[in-house]
Amino acid sequence: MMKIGVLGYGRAGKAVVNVLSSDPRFELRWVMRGRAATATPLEGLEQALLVGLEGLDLEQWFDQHPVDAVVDFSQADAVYRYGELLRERGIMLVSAISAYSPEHLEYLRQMGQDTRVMSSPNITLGINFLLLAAKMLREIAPFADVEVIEQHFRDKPEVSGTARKIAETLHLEDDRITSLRLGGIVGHHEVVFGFPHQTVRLVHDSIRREAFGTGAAFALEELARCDKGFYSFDDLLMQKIRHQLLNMGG
Ligand SMILES: NC(=O)C1=CN([C@@H]2O[C@H](COP(=O)(O)OP(=O)(O)OC[C@H]3O[C@@H](n4cnc5c(N)ncnc54)[C@H](OP(=O)(O)O)[C@@H]3O)[C@@H](O)[C@H]2O)C=CC1
Ligand SMILES: O=C(O)C1=N[C@H](C(=O)O)C[C@H](O)C1
Repeated sequence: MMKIGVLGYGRAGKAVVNVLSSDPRFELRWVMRGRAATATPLEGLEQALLVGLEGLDLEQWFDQHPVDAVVDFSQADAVYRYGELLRERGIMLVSAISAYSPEHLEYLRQMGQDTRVMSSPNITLGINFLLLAAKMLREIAPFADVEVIEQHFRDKPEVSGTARKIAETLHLEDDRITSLRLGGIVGHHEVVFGFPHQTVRLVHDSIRREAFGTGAAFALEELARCDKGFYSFDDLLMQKIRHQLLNMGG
């Protein structure tokens, strides 16, 4: 059973903890939040501890509470605090942080020299399938007009990392992204292809944040099959598809 630690216990982290703690493939050992908090059993999940990063001796924590993998739903700079500890110990990292800078991403790639790292601004199977479909249509019909729409809960500060990845994949400028902030929307992404006589819309909705938990579980299982390196979610998706095709081949 894979021992895991989760960073971040906010909107997404809470849902991800619920999913991973009830998955028999994993043993949730601890959850870490940012603000100072003495280690206490997680309510309803007594086998796991909730602890605060502030004021914590992180090296001692990892020594006393070893894990095989860390799942990050906290914030971009957190990786600079724990990255070297994961490299030294060869602990896998599944990072779902959506707003990494190029510098963060370069650091994550360097971590891949010593351990297995997966970073994805959207860790749902659905979005990564939509990305593959959108990329195919863009290559078939480069003449079509294309726009990206993303909708999230009212307090989300930045343009979604998913929308930016979609725009980058389709060779669009970021000004082709329309962002709406409404109520409690978990995550809506839409790619609209405008042809002269027809319109194609590729749409994905994250209905509940548990979708990110099932995506994290998929990523953990697939990343465990990889060698050291830096991977995207679609790298793992393609690995899974190849693995299935080989098995079908007998
Ligand atoms: N890839 C994907 O599919 C998804 C990505 N995300 C991303 O996950 C991140 C979190 O989103 P959300 O849950 O809405 O944010 P919240 O603000 O609700 O939660 C952030 C959590 O991270 C904790 N935290 C902050 N800094 C640290 C740190 N250095 N170490 C450990 N924990 C820390 C906070 O603790 P405290 O409250 O104590 O400060 C809080 O528990 C965002 O980047 C978001 O874009 C979200 C959903 C899906
Ligand atoms: O902040 C969120 O919640 C989400 N962020 C990700 C993003 O910025 O793309 C993914 C998902 O849509 C939810």
